[in-house]
Amino acid sequence: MFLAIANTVGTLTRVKGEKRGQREDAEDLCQILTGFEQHLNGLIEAKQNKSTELESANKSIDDKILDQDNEERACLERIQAMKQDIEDSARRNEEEIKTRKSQHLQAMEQLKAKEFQLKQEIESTQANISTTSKLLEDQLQENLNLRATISTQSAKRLVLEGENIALKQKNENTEGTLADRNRRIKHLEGMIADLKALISGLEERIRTEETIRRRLHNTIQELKGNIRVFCRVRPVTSNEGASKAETTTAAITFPDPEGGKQIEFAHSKESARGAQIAKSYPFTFDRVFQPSSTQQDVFDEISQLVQSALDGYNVCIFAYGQTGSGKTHTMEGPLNATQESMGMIPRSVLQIYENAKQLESKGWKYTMEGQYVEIYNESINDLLGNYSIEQNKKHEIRHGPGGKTSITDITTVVLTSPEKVAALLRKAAHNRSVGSTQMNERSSRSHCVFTLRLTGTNSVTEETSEGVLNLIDLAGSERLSQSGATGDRLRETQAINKSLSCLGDVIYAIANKDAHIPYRNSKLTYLLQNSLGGNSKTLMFVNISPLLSNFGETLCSLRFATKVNSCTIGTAMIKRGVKSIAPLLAAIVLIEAGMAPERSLDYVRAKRCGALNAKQMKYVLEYRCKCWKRTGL
Ligand SMILES: Nc1ncnc2c1ncn2[C@@H]1O[C@H](COP(=O)(O)OP(=O)(O)OP(=O)(O)O)[C@@H](O)[C@H]1O
Repeated sequence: MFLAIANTVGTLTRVKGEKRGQREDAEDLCQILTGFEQHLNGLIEAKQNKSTELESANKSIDDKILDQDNEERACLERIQAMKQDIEDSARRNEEEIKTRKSQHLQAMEQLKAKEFQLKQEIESTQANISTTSKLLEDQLQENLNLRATISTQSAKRLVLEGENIALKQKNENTEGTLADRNRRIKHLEGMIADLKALISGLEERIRTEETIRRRLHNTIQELKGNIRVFCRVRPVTSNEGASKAETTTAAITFPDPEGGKQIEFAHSKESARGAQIAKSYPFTFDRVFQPSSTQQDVFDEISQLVQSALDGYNVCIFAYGQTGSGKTHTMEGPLNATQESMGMIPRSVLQIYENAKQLESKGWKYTMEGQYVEIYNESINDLLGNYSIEQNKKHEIRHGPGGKTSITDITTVVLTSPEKVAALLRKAAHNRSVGSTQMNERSSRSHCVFTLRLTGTNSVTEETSEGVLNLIDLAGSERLSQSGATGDRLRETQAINKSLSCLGDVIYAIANKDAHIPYRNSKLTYLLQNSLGGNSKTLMFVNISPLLSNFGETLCSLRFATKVNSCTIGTAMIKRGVKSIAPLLAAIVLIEAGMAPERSLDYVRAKRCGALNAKQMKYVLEYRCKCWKRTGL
């Protein structure tokens, strides 16, 4: 490369030298020509001076001059041609110089580019070298760090080795503790298994005891009598009191406030001679509630009966009494009732809900269906239907197999929450036929029957139960003369009194064990046919007014109630399905008493006729085995 550059430079120097020589030659020529020109000019001047002198010789001289001029012109022309040549040569030289210069410049540029490239290569090589050296430095630093780390790690390793030895020691100790704990866990698992067995045994026992409780509960109810009568005296109300006659209360006493079973009226009668004869009218019922008794006091006494419906019995609770004596208040409570003032129907349903929930833990599951009808003028109205459509509907009472009563075309509501019950009661209250009589401004002129059908199944013991709770708000029982009714009201009162007396007839006929029970004589008794017989529990509230002016009606009501109270209506029976567990219960009771169930006549009889199913048999045998294990018998 450098050699090429040197050659080029040498060539350039040589060309320059040649050019310089040619230029010097041209300059010398020019100087000669200029000197020659000056000399000629001097000659011309001398000739012109001599012309005057030499006028004669002018012609020849002129010729000479002309020749000289021609010569001069030729010389000038030669000079011009030489000048032209010199200029051409100089132009050519310049062009060549230019070409050479541009070639030189190109070569220079190429060289510069090459140089730049070389510089860049050098720079990148230098950069590479610096990067490599940096890397080397880093590596060295890293090496140093690694060495430092290795030394730290070795120190740490020493510490860890020490710790490892300590941990090994600790591990040995922990393994010992773990073995101890495993032994304890095994022991605890054994305990848990025992406890689980105990719990399942206890659960089984709870279920058994629930069955026993039902049996005992029924026995208690039987002992109390399957038809019971509660008397309730209402207080004087705030809307009474316009006249003295309206507020004067009868002379009522409660001779046994503790026992709460007696009520006595003192009344003086005028004799034929005009003398006042004092007379007392004592009555005894299963329970007497004074005017101060609260709804809760009353419900406490009937809650056991309500429970029976859940246990699979047919239960009927009536409210009987003259108009305005407090029947609706007792059964339903006042309009917009509160927690304290709500009546027996909402309380019963709430209790049933709560008890059904509790029984779920004992394997029972219940479905509840509600119906609400009114019997008005011996025709049935659906209180849960559309009242305007209801007017034209005819409902028939049907008694099916297994003592199941149904009404055709009636609304049945599946009750899944207390709120649904509240809504049902509101609808019924709205639909209820309310008329007005002289006796009570909000007098109900119809019998209202609320029916709650409770169907229970126990998946564990395979028991089933089907109970019906009827809560009946009877229409007012006042006599025609007292009511002052005429026209439609008269017909209503007659229908009411007829059905009430039919109710009495049915109860007496059942008590007398008559061959024929006149259920069909009224819609009310026909509807309640399966809830009034020997297979049911009946309670009658006789509601009475405290007013002296109502004394006659009160006496009538109390006499009717006494008659009912004197009736004994058979023994209530649980519906089919539940009946079959009686031998099972007997066997369990015997086992509990430490006797072999085979000695129970019931059990033997049941086994023989196959009343115990395979699961129940297994249950009794397992129970017996457990008892043997427990008692060592
Ligand atoms: N125990 C009571 N405590 C407070 N008020 C009562 C009680 N019993 C009844 N009453 C009031 O007495 C009035 C008449 O009661 P209720 O309407 O219950 O009588 P009834 O026997 O149902 O009448 P009817 O046969 O016309 O339906 C109502 O204003 C009611 O609030």
